[in-house]
Amino acid sequence: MKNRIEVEKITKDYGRGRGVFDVSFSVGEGEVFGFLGPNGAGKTTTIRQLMGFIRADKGSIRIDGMDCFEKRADIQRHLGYLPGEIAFMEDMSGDEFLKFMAQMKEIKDLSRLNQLKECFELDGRGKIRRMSKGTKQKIGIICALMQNPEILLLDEPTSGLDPLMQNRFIDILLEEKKKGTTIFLSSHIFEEVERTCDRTAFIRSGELVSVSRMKDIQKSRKRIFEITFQKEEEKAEYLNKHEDAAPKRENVEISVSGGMDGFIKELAGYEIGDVRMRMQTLEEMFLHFYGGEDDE
Ligand SMILES: Nc1ncnc2c1ncn2[C@@H]1O[C@H](COP(=O)(O)OP(=O)(O)OP(=O)(O)O)[C@@H](O)[C@H]1O
Repeated sequence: MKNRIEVEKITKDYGRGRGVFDVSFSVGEGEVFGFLGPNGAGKTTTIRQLMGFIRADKGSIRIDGMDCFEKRADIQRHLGYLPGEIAFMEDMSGDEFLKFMAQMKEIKDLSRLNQLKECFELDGRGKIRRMSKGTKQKIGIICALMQNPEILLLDEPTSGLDPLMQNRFIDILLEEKKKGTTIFLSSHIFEEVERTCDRTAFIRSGELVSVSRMKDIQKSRKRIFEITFQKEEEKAEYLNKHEDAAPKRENVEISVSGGMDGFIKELAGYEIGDVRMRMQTLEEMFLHFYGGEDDE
């Protein structure tokens, strides 16, 4: 698989620990790459360097072998880009703006645009100024997708969308993935990353802390058990014995990785009312990255 996006040791230092530091990753053709991280982690700063809006202080950042800053006009013309904060011409109606953007991008065939409008149930007749955040977001997404780009850069694409529209968007991403579009997507929303991405990078305080395949993440998932003990003293004993067990409502929650045999045999020694099991969510797996500096 050839790489379409290549980021090597880029640093953009805004001072006082803000910015991105020594960040490297690549995104292969047809790959969907998720960029997760808390507020202020450096997601937008990375995307702005990919678009050539700002220049890295150090390192190399290339799309299709072209330097993102030197060749920004070429790159910007060919990419589908959704900014985190969209600057609209607020006095235009949504439809006028979309038409204007299609002209700017020299798109003659408006069928994809109309298909996307329908998919997102966009009523573009009103002035953008009076539209809700979610409706503006839909317009931004349509702009990014309407020219059928081979590469998409999406900065928190579902922010402001209601759950139904978030799902529609995920379906569209999955269609794009089938077509072979290369997608770089920053997000706070674990579900959209989980359902769409092949690999996920996690960034915190400007540094990449992990890059993992979604398949490996799914494999290393723990099982989480919620156990109802019949006897209070047995519940207390179990909690005492297992540091990683925690009370949850009147029950006990514990995560178990690897073999189940020891766990089940131990439970058999107690009087149990109920046991429920679920898989750890992606959010729970990454939660420790969201904590303070003293976390793992
Ligand atoms: N032009 C700038 N000048 C100074 N500091 C900046 C500038 N742009 C971003 N920063 C700082 O760099 C850090 C990274 O910001 P960035 O917008 O990339 O984070 P983010 O991961 O996209 O966060 P969010 O999820 O909140 O959008 C933040 O501390 C931010 O305040």
